[in-house]
Amino acid sequence: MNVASSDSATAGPGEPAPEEIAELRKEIDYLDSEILRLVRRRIEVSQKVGKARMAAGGPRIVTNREMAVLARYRELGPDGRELAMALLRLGRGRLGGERSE
Ligand SMILES: C=C(O[C@@H]1C=C(C(=O)O)C=C[C@H]1O)C(=O)O
Repeated sequence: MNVASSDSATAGPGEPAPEEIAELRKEIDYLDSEILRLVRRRIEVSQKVGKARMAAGGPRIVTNREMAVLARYRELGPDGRELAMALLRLGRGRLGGERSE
């Protein structure tokens, strides 16, 4: 049964009732806003560290740190890897020589 298109249907055992669905969707919206806030902060912090390191003559990328980030998201499987890669790319921004396409 598709809860998204049958709000008037009776919820089965263990399934959230329509009013619970509305509450759960509010929670999803809240979680997305928090995730975005945290991702924006992560970008800020990552760029700050990157700029300081490069200003001191250090490398653009620190491979062992990036490997540790990838390992952290491994529990989410291949999508976790993509998520970690996207976070690393976002942190590099223009520092990473990313093209604006
Ligand atoms: C933030 C840093 O700079 C870069 C960005 C990283 C990140 O976003 O997690 C990790 C390693 C570095 O390539 C760092 O060196 O810790």
